[in-house]
Amino acid sequence: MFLELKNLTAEFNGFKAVDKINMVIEKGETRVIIGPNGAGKTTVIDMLTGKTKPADGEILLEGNNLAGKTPYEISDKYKIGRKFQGPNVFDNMTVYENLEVALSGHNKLLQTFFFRRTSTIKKRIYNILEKINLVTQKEMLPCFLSHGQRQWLEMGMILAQDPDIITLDEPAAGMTDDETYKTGEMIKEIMHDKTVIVVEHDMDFIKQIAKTVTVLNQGKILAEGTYDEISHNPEVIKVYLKTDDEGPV
Ligand SMILES: Nc1ncnc2c1ncn2[C@@H]1O[C@H](COP(=O)(O)OP(=O)(O)OP(=O)(O)O)[C@@H](O)[C@H]1O
Repeated sequence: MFLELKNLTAEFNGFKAVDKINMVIEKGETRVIIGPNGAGKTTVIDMLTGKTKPADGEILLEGNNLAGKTPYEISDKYKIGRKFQGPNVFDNMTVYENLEVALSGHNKLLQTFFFRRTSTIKKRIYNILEKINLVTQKEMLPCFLSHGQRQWLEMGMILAQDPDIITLDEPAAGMTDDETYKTGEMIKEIMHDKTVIVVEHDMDFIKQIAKTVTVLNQGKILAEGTYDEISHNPEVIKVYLKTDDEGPV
């Protein structure tokens, strides 16, 4: 078993934001977590990445319990990367330089050669630029990129760190339909050898990328299954999927 959440619980001042959830995620899988506002989705990612200490339960990665470990240890030793909602890029550096920093910061050996810009580093950066569709924008400052392009840059920065597991919190938020579709294709293509855990609301996007969808509601798992199973599940429709034109809340 690759990643297993066992009775995982988060508590804030006695309030159980996540209440004894159990999940198994296979290596290489893209798992989407959905649910109404306040369901506990971000808190699950916070526990997985070390930001929030679980009140109870285990996070087993190939048998190692990560519950309560520091964010640094989780990203550095256990290779779990995180993309937050909204871009976190260096605004005074070009697209290329942002990738360079991401690459050097998480690899001690490369760090030594950072300023030499070895051909290996250059090749790796170009490879990522191609994957995230930003080759022609490589000398631009992030402020001149569209919202979607800035998100892609951040995905590239996470890829540069070469994690085994990538968590993405609402990667399509605020994107145009075209950017959303391209982001879905990007996730499928560039992250096919990664385990990806995505929190998302956009159902078309979820349909595009997900193999299995987990539905959270009030800190508990309401349902789990394929997109088709989930989108036809009466309980899920009742608590999350609206039948009017507005879509999920
Ligand atoms: N640090 C915190 N302190 C107190 N309460 C918190 C904290 N973090 C989250 N909560 C509460 O835990 C519950 C779950 O929050 P969480 O952000 O995980 O939900 P979510 O499903 O990601 O919602 P959204 O879709 O709105 O982002 C909410 O009621 C929230 O107010």
